[in-house]
Amino acid sequence: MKVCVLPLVSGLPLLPTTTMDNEEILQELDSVNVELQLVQDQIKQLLDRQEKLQDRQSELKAVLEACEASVSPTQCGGSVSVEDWSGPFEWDSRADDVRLNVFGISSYRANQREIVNAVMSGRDVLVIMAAGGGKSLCYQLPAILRDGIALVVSPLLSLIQDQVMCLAALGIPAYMLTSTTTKENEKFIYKALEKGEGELKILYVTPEKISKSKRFMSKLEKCHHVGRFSLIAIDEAHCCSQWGHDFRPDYKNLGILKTQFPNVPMVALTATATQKVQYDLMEMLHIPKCVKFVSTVNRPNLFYMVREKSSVGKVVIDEIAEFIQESYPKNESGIVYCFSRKECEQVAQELRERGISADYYHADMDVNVREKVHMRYKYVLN
Ligand SMILES: Nc1ncnc2c1ncn2[C@@H]1O[C@H](COP(=O)(O)OP(=O)(O)OP(=O)(O)O)[C@@H](O)[C@H]1O
Repeated sequence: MKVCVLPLVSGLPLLPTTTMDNEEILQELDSVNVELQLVQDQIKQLLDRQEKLQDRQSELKAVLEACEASVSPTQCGGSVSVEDWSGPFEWDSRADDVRLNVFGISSYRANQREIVNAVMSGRDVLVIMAAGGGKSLCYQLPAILRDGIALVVSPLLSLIQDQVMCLAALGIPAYMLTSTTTKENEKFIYKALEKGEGELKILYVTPEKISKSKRFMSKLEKCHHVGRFSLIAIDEAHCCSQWGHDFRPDYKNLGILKTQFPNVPMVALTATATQKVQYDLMEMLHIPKCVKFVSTVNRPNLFYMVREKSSVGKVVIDEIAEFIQESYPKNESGIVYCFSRKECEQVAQELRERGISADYYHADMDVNVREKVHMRYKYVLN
């Protein structure tokens, strides 16, 4: 015989409803509703906690496995790759030359060399590295070293513009094919893809281009056919997963790239992927045998401070201005995030009135004006 023991819902006496008058029924209904809500909240909290603990458990197990299997003690710092990708490889000296003389970077950070080597060896790679950790170099360097054109999928126009601007400043032929691309550039890009003519090394697109433009996919096909499709990079790869915090439906279709171009190495990069999200995105991108590199997500240079906010708008702006001027007296640049587009415009205006060189940036702006603000922020501090 099976016995199911359930906790008593509360100390409420469960009276037979036939003996209750209307008022008693209403009273009890109220208490039941309140208690039910409490129970539901607790269940939700427990389920959230359970999910976090399961993610953490898988993460710890994976790192432990890697440490136990690792041949090199340095890999216990976080890399889940158990193969030795540190070299030597035939491209070492060319890679060092481009890193130093094109990117101006004197030495690799943790895992960068290994990731570059894995991509150069033609493997699919998953990179988990903190924001600002140096993920871009991991695909931009192989993109330059390998023959042909590298395709980079990135979710946001602003991120793409930023990357293309930085690469152009380094003299690297990088372009983007988005809604803001001029007809002339579009023609140049399509020709470069199709015929291998023209200088194009790195091409940035949004995921919609892959899922919605048959024309683009057919040009990629041609590029591949003439042996000039060098690698695929999927930036912010956690957007593939519905379990991630930033799911983008068009990222779900990126698996088509691996199906159509199975021998082109794919590198998926993200700063935030729980174990569940990692499995999910490996499945969606069709890279089950990828080499995985996990670097620490600890950022010792970042800290949070919570300050009490005045209820008077003018005082809040005064305090923000004072904070900026006192903390960053040498004209350093920074970002103030606001709740709405309108608030962005207001805050920028009011900071300018207080002598701070500020402008606003949001999705509802003319594309050219927005790009100018971006340029000024990036290259001209005043
Ligand atoms: N090995 C290195 N040594 C010094 N600086 C580096 C190195 N690798 C990258 N950087 C610099 O670190 C900065 C951040 O790099 P990058 O933009 O690639 O980070 P990211 O990991 O892509 O960040 P995000 O997740 O925010 O996109 C850049 O200015 C880059 O030039």
